[in-house]
Amino acid sequence: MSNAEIIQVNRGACSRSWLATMIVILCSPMVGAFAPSQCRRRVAGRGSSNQHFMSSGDGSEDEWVKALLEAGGGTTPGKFEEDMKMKGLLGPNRGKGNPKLNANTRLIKWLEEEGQVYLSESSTWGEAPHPMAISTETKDEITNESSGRGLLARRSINDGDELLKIPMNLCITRKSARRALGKDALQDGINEYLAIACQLIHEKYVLGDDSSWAAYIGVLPEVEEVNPTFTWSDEDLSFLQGSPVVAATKSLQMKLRREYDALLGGEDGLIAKFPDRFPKEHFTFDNWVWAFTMLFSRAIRLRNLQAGERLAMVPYADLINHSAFSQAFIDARESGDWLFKTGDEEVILYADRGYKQMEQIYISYGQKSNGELLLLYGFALERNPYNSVDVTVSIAPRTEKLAAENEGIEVDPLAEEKIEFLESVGRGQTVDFPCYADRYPVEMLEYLRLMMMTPEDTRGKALSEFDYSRTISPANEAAVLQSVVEAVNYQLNLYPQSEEDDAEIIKDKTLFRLLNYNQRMAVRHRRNEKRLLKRTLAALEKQIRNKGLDVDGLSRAEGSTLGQVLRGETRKEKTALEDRLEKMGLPVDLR
Ligand SMILES: C[S@@+](CC[C@H](N)C(=O)[O-])C[C@H]1O[C@@H](n2cnc3c(N)ncnc32)[C@H](O)[C@@H]1O
Repeated sequence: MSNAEIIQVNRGACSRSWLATMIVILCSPMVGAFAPSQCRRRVAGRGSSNQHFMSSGDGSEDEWVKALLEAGGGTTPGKFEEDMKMKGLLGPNRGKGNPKLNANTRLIKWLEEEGQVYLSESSTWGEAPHPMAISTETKDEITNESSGRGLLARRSINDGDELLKIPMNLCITRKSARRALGKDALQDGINEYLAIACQLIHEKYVLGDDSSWAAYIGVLPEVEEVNPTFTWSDEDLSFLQGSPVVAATKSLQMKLRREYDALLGGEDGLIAKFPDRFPKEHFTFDNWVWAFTMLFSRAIRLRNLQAGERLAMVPYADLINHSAFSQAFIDARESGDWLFKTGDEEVILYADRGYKQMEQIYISYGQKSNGELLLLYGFALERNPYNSVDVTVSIAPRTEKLAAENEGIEVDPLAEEKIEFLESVGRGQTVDFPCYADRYPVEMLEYLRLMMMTPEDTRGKALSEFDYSRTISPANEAAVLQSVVEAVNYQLNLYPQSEEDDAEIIKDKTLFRLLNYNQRMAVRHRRNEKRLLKRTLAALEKQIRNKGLDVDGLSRAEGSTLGQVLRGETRKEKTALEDRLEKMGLPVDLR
């Protein structure tokens, strides 16, 4: 599950270094994953966008909520569950008929028995009652779409309270995978995603009920309950036409296939080499996709382990849903108290604020755009302060060669120097930048300022001598902003439907419900992307006016600048979204 990306630019003293030193910090690993401590930032307007509902056995959701409230914080041992039974809210046969409830119960029992995890609602000597309860069905209050299981406050919780402690030995990691499947098969240094994917398949499909992790595997959802875009059919994906998510999805699909073939398939693959441990009927591509759906949507990158950073599937902790406004974070620490450290490690979560009884507890998977959320977690948020749309900015430096090959192209005397400069700072001629509703990255402006330089701007100085974080000249700035307008307009024109068309589709509730979950997500998503781009355009136009850059003669983006903004289809590099995925530690090059 994870993360907000903070783009930091270390400008340093030398202006040449600005592009090269752009660092994208992926703050959370639920590969999403949970935001680590360095991502803890105060975010204004904190609040939760989701609403919980306890799942009904044969009782309605409302009855569940009422029953939980009446359980009164669970001061008496067993009262919470007893109240459920008395009200007949666990369904026929005291809840045994509800597989999700049974799976929850099994998970809790396993955590208590195997990990001595204290999950009781009663207070015992030295231990406060456990503060959370599993809700089998939560819903987004704006869209009313299901968000699966979630964790609720069973009693009121204070800011800073410890919410859970899970011992590391109950987590699935590369280490546990190598232990389960053999160090000869999963060799030293194997990528963590690949190793854990193999163990997930092994535990769920090969061992099944005999797995020591069966209770945990039992609460893991199926692909159809998560629906990240890389599992969508082409038909569903066609609803996202125009969105940058499509390219990233296709790319991820190819990558997953390639990884599967390389590790498991072929003569040298694990299936051929170790058929007993990697039976081909279980190590199928479909099961591989399930394993990666789990990894991308719920693996947590723990940063504080003694051995360094590690990816882990953490039972129970991964039942927490995402809020872009939460500041809660998960990490590991050595277990024991200040007096007596055991040397073992555990995963820990603290409350980021006070919670009232029955409120849903959220963490942040990081400052993720809706595109990233949809691609990796299968949902997008209607209110997401970190939402952005990647816009492609592509400049053709008009070299002598280009001019010779294309009639009517005027040579840019700085073209060769621009290419050389870009290469020296590790940038190509086509770059994707995320545009936010109220801002666009400084790096994009810097890039465009360079590309729009003319001999009038340089006056004989080398391109490397300029500070591109500042306006170069009014004419250069006008060209830059105009080219952003053009790039945003270009992106907007890629969508076959207008924002208004989408709004109509969403408004007709009966028809909208006829679409499947993926298609509904797609329509909302493409509409929100268009809204965001339109707001960017409005902000740009205002900026151009406010800076007095809209006067004739200054606006020279088209034609009079010697570099020309090209269209996105010539893109050769990874999209910004893919780039961010890569930096999350995904196994290999996507293409
Ligand atoms: C780490 S799991 C959280 C527990 C999960 N709901 C479950 O049933 O196991 C992440 C998944 O939960 C769902 N989810 C988390 N936060 C959500 C949100 N704010 N809105 C909708 N779905 C959400 C998505 O399916 C996501 O892939």
